[in-house]
Amino acid sequence: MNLPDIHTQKLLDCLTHSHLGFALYRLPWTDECYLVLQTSGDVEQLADIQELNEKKGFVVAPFRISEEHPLVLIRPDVTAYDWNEISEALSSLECVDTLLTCKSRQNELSPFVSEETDKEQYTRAFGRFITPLQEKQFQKLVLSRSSARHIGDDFSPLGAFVRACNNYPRMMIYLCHTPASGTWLGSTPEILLSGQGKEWHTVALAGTMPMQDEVMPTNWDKKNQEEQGYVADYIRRIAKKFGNKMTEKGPYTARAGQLVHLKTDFYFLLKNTDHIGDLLQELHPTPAVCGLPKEEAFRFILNNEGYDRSYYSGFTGWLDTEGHTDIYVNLRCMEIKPGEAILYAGGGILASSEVESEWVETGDKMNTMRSILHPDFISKQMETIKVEE
Ligand SMILES: C=C(O[C@@H]1C=C(C(=O)O)C=C[C@H]1O)C(=O)O
Repeated sequence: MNLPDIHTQKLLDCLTHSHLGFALYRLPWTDECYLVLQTSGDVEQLADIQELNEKKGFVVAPFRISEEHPLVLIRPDVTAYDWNEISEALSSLECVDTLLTCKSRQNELSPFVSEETDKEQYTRAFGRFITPLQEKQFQKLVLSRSSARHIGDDFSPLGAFVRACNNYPRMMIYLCHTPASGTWLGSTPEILLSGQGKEWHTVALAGTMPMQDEVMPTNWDKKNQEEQGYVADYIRRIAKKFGNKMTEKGPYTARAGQLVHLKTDFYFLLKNTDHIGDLLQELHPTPAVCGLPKEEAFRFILNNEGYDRSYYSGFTGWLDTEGHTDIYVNLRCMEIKPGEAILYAGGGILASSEVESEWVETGDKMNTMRSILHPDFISKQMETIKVEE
């Protein structure tokens, strides 16, 4: 994907610190992106996921809905597809001149935390997670962490979005901003729910290994297979509850940037598209980002993980049950703030997990965003990390 003309680049970057809500997203294996923009009023904030029934717009849902992190819906006052349409749509906005003068607000940077301290904190949290797993209170728990990175004043979110599109053709890439949720950018491999009419699709994605010099490893150990099996059992049950004629493909190895995962696809005929919010409510958070049993694991994570997941491991994407819906789990993502980006990643823990390999896995996952943070990385990355295709 090329960058749009310089004026459009500037407008899109300005939108990330404006009072408007917008999302730019690109679906896997496509080379053009969509723009969804709400041109007036505050974005809608919903009290719970079920309120998404019969709604249309771009959804940004946190891991847990709170006053600080509301579930937001961007009303599609403007939608456009490809840079030409997007440029035209933006240029004809009434507020275009005001937009160009929008300055980003100053932000107090997160205190510097060394890699060592990060790892110590993670290790302590791992200790809190592993005990109840060994005592069989949980079958699986997902432990995650965040890490702040400095970004220069000249950092362009749009530039990073385009780099992500070019580096990760298999992923859903999005850049999204609302005053209520902040600015987020992600490159996610995990469909939560997509479909149109009666035909719908979801996946069970879990288990992680690094790519081996552009070769996909397929030697999945018992821990990874078991972990993915839990997710698949859960998704299968929900898909059967809301759908008919379910078919299943997998598990198979699927690539995500410089990682591979185990994946099962579930295709089904949705019984009632008016109840999409109910279905999302039951799916989220899946055991790929939370744990089992679900409610207990959700509470355990909130009380023991030791930090705020915010919108990481929530879900995001386009919702329109009369057209097409493409909603993804918000993974391999970062929040962009003035001067810094907060990166997030986690991984499934079972009673048999080991802290060192889990720590490394979260770092590998964070590399998905780290590698698109700096413009000069693009050439370095081409040399050291081959682009996916
Ligand atoms: C939790 C994340 O990823 C999820 C967890 C995985 C795992 O535990 O192996 C694999 C894919 C995702 O479902 C993340 O990227 O932060």
